[in-house]
Amino acid sequence: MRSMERVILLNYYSGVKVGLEVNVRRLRPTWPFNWATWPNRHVSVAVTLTAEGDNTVWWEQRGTPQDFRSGPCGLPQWARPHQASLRPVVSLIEEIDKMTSQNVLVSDATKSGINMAIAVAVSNSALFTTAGQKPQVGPGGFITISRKKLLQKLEIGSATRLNAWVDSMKASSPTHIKSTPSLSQDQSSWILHHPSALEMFEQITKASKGKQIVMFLDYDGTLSPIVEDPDRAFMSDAMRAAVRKLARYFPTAIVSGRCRDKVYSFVRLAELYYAGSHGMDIKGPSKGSKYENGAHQAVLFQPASEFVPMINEVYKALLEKTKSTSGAKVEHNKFCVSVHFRCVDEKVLEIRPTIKWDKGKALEFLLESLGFANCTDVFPVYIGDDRTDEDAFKVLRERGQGFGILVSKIPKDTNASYSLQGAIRGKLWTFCNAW
Ligand SMILES: O=P(O)(O)OC[C@H]1O[C@H](O[C@H]2O[C@H](CO)[C@@H](O)[C@H](O)[C@H]2O)[C@H](O)[C@@H](O)[C@@H]1O
Repeated sequence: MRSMERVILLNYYSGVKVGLEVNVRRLRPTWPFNWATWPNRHVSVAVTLTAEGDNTVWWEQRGTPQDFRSGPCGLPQWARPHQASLRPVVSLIEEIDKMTSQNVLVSDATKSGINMAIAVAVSNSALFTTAGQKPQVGPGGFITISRKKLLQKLEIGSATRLNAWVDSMKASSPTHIKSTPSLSQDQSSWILHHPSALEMFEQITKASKGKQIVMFLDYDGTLSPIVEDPDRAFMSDAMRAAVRKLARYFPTAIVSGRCRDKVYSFVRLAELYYAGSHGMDIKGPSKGSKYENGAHQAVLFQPASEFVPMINEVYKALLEKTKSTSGAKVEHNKFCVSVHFRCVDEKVLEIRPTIKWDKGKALEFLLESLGFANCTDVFPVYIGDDRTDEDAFKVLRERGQGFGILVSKIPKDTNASYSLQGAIRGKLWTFCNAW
């Protein structure tokens, strides 16, 4: 640029302090700067994005002031792609990596859920047998009923409608959908196909260059360790700090199977998007986000609201039927129900409405809500550890945008591109500092 008079405007975008330097070679706006003083006049605008004072990127664009007001926070579309420092992404990934290295009570291999579809309302159901036929109690005081037996025991009265439920459950049984250890690949070939996100960060950085990163994070097993009591799956302060920092730079959403309020009570960051109940309960940030559209974003989408009475009924029935079963715990997740039990093949049964909605659909919905539906310059990153996260990984693969990171210590069949296994740490700061 030739020498020019500069009007420096301050704006914030993605948590990055942005200096708008306006080339006023021919135009001399009044100060303070006001777009309205230049209606329909062409101006050149250069934007400096400065992330924490160490990364500077320039763009220059000609257009009317109106052109420069189309993006969020008054920034034009062309100014959206930026590379704020990727350090927050690295610190979060490192934090997850650190967490997965620690010993946890339940390995992620046993966390996988069974997704049962409920086609009909359930009443008088006998999920577990009567007291005289109680499922066996294992050494740890846990029930030892197998999934097969459990399904057999779903001999529920008022036949037709409930048979439909059982049929749909069988159709979506874990033999088809469970996230299983990959039998086809050993550790080393799996790593070749799903390299560590930490080791591959240079490639990831290159791929995301010039694009708007949007972060999607699963909760259990990703931000918090898997523990025996679901009510005590706390995330560490360090993890919270990493997510908070991330959200300052990039739109960030928590996508969880849990009830949204419950996951919020663990995360406690009002600036995030939350998609609870496997994405069936989506709410925008309630404060502080650069991406929120209103002062207090309300619920954005609840595609399964008509199922609430049915879910309540299922919850009550399950509670009643499992109350004498040691080790069983029923969790009401608002639009779905989880039944936890231990010392069996599967540790949690997840019961949810038969609507075509999952974490992948929630991801797409959120991208659309953020205005990135048809954007080619968006780079969504989804980090998760569970079978239910595969729907989101698959969406990213199909869109050819961004990538998924699977948190797993063992090889699993996955649509994620990268893995996090708690093996590598602290190697990336050098690279990031050099970026
Ligand atoms: O989508 P997510 O955020 O990963 O939630 C999936 C389920 O996570 C929780 O259960 C799992 O974590 C518990 C706490 O560590 C553990 O005790 C349990 O064995 C795991 O299955 C949560 O309790 C469920 O409601 C979620 O559906």
